[in-house]
Parts: sequence; structure tokens; C-alpha cells
Amino acid sequence: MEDQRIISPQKCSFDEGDTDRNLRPPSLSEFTGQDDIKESLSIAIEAAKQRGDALDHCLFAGPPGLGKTTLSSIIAKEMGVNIHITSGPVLEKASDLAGLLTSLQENDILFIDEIHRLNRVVEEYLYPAMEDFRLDIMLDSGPAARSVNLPLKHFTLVGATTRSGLLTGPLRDRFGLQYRLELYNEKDIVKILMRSARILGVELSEEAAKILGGRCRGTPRVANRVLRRCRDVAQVRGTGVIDERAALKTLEMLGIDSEGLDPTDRKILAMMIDKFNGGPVGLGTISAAMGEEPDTLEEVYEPYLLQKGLISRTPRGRIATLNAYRMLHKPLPKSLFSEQTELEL
Ligand SMILES: Nc1ncnc2c1ncn2[C@@H]1O[C@H](COP(=O)(O)OP(=O)(O)OP(=O)(O)O)[C@@H](O)[C@H]1O
Repeated sequence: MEDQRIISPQKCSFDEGDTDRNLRPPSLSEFTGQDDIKESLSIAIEAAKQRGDALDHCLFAGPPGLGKTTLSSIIAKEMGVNIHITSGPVLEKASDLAGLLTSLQENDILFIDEIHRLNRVVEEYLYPAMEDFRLDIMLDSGPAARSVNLPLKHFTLVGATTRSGLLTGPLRDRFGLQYRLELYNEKDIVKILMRSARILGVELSEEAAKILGGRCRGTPRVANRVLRRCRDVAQVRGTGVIDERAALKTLEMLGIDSEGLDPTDRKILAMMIDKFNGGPVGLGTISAAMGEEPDTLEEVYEPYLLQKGLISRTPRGRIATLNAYRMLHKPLPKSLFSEQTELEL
């Protein structure tokens, strides 16, 4: 299945084993990177604890696999409260939400993953729950219909979304804390790899970590997966240590090139250049040409290609940059050459 690819940052069935759970950092101090978010969160948590209040409602946005769920669990641990985990598509009816909200204890966390996929009716029940900690439920219908007002314990809603643009204004406005997680830099991915290797009990050389650090899409989930494949290669074909040789062999087997691109990334770029003269080309057109869902393209591939400076987004669509032409050894079209080299000079 496509989204079971090793380097897809999306969650796969093989991610939630015991080892993966152990790799989750249990505290803010063990959580690498995203320094601004950590600082702001630690202040908000400390302040809420001092007042004995629930933390403000908190929204995490950003591409998959960057640590939104992990941060939510850390908040619960640091606040010393329980976390109840659900997701937007699971909450089909208002009664699903009511059941969850009424079971919360004082200051508990309700974590809703993929909150942009919450249906509108359920979402509207959330507004008074978030704002006034009460639930307005309609009982019966027609002339017998009456509204019942249920008080709720103070709680924190933590929402996670890969598509913050799809959130409605009224829902977004009810989150007092809003954070956008960005792809990690190479130094942070190296630190995450070193920590994970320690927990997995495998030796990872500094050189190998540096090589892998630049090729894991700036995404901890991908880094941990690639690391496990390296461990297999080192164990079966090498010395048991993940050295430069084992790292390079694994990357080669996974089809990850020196820029950290996988075959699908390269196919997207080649298609944009060969079929659409480098763009501008719309997401829908790329999706049809690639046979990939537009959401997958936008959430999984685009953030990394943008970070690498291989594509850019314009109001008229995506364009392949000069760097993309150079990387794929494609002849430069005159227009792009003059436009972009001028910008570079
Ligand atoms: N900053 C970090 N330091 C170390 N490991 C991390 C960090 N962030 C994430 N991870 C690891 O990456 C994996 C994915 O993280 P997590 O499930 O929190 O991502 P997510 O953003 O919630 O993804 P999704 O949007 O798909 O639910 C976790 O197993 C965790 O071990």
C-alpha cells in the first residue's frame, strides 16, 4: 500500500509496536527541536499548574509525523492529568462527543487528532463546551423537543491537524494556544536518531547519523523507521553497528537519494518539468497525472520539496525551481533561466 512506504511520514500499522512507543519522548526536556513551541508550552503549563487551572485549549498544526501526538501526551504528563485520545472522523454523532466530555475529570486533556475532519454538527456542540464548559443537548424532536444544559469539568481540548486551512474560523478562534510544527533541521534529526539508537540498543556511528540526518525528510517518524531498517542491514549484512556503509546500503535499498528524495518525489519533479514545462501547474492536475490523492501530495510530498527549494507555490500553481532542473539534469527553459538566475544573482 502506498501509505505504508517507509519514508511516508504518515502513521503505518508497523509504527505502534512497543519499541515505537518507547521512542516517544516522555517530557519536554527530552523532546528535541521545536524550541519556540517548547518554551511557550512550558510557560503555559507552569502558569496553569500554579493557578490550579486547566491549560488553555491548544491546537497543533503541521505535516504528519512531527510530534503532535507526542506533545499532547507530554502536556498531560507535565500537567499530571489523564489524556483521552480520539479523532475527528470517529466522532460521528453529538452523543459520541457527549459521552467523552462527560467522562472527563477536572483539568483532563481531550486529544482530537485530525480535528479538521470533525463534522459540523459535532463541532457546534464543542463551542459551548470549550468556552463555558457546558453541553447543550437537544432531547426529543418536534413539539416535545427541549434543550438540556449539562455542566462539564474544566478540561483542555488539544486538537491536531495536518490541514489547518480546513478548520473553521469559530473553531480555530477557541484555541488559546496555537502552534505550527515545522520540519526539523538536520542537527535535530541527528539528535533524535542518536537518542532512538540508544533506546533500541544499537550503536550508531556519528558519520552514519550525519548521513541519515539529511535524508529523513526532517521528520522524526521517518527517521525512526529508517533507523530500524538500518539496524536490520547492520545486523544481517554488517557488523551489527550502524556505520556509514550500513547507512548508505539501507538508503540505497529504500531508494532514497543524496537529497533525501524518494522515487515518488523524483517522479513528481520530472513530471512537472517534462509534461508541464516546470509549471505553474495546479495540485489537481499533478494529482491526476501522478495517480496520487491531492491530500497526500499536499501533506506528504510538498512540505519536503518546498523545504528543499525544489518547488515553489505561486497563486497560479506549483512550479519546479531552477534547483529541480539542475538536480534532475534537465535542460533549462529560457524563460525560467532568465527569471530565476536573475533572482539568484
Ligand atoms: N521531537 C521529537 N523527538 C524525538 N522523537 C520524536 C519527536 N517528535 C516525534 N518523535 C517520534 O516520531 C513519531 C511520530 O510522532 P507523533 O505520532 O507524535 O507525530 P504526529 O505529528 O502526531 O503525527 P500524525 O499527524 O500522523 O498523527 C513518534 O513515535 C515519536 O517517537
